[in-house]
Amino acid sequence: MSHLKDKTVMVTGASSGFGLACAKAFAQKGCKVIAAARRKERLQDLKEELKQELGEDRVFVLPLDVTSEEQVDSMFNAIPEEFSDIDILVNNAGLALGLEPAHQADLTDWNRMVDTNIKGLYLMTRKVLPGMVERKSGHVINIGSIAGTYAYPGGNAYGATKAFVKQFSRNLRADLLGTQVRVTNIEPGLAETEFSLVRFHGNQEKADNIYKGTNPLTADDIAESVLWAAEQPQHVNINSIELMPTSQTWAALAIDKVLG
Ligand SMILES: NC(=O)C1=CN([C@@H]2O[C@H](COP(=O)(O)OP(=O)(O)OC[C@H]3O[C@@H](n4cnc5c(N)ncnc54)[C@H](OP(=O)(O)O)[C@@H]3O)[C@@H](O)[C@H]2O)C=CC1
Ligand SMILES: O=CCS(=O)(=O)O
Repeated sequence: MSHLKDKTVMVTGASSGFGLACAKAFAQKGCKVIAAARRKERLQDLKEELKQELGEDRVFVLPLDVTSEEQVDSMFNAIPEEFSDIDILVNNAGLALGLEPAHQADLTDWNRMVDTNIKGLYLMTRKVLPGMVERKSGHVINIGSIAGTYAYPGGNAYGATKAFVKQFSRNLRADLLGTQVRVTNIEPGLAETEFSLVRFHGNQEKADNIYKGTNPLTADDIAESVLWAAEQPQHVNINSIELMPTSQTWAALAIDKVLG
């Protein structure tokens, strides 16, 4: 039996993609899951689906906008006591918006990425961490990206937010020395979810084109990595996992040949 049984796991962005797959995977392992996101109806569907599948209700639905300091600050008022000792926090809520070069990018997009991927992630962490430290037990699993390590055209602010996730994860490890609280940064490459639909502001054709013929990663692939990191024995801290589809690799460095 998995040692995850009866652990409480909070997953942000549980209404779609990686977060949805993680919420399902943890519930199937016998965890209690706090499923958080803005789209409450989707979370309610997830709760019902898992109830049917597992024969018991293991999901608490938490409507939450991670960019709202007020909502994050008051979230424990809404969480029932049996879910309040969070053992694992999966900081997954996030998004990319736009793929234009920096000089043409929309500042509103940049602000939203910073608010969600950086501020949302640190607000959640700051809120949940004290309980973990007090209990001398816990695991923060952040969803970073290969975009936080490798530059690509149009990656500008999005990649920079994920570089924050990488370094914040490392610095958390430094701060948490001696507390038994673990930190992992999962860094996926191309994965087919609603990510590109969001990035292209609802343009389905553009989104589909990103994945066409690529055999991309799936949300379940990411959930499996998250679960694997969480299932390691207490003395093992997986610092990071970088994964890409086999069809993706690094581009060559670009050179602009300006001379004759
Ligand atoms: N797909 C990919 O190729 C990759 C994605 N990632 C990262 O993985 C994470 C998940 O993305 P993915 O599953 O692909 O994309 P999806 O668009 O499928 O899912 C994103 C999730 O984030 C939630 N979310 C967005 N903004 C907020 C907010 N303000 N408050 C609460 N929840 C929010 C959405 O829920 P709702 O709208 O209901 O609030 C949704 O559940 C992101 O951090 C993304 O950057 C990393 C590497 C690769
Ligand atoms: O984070 C997502 C992966 S990519 O689209 O930036 O390569």
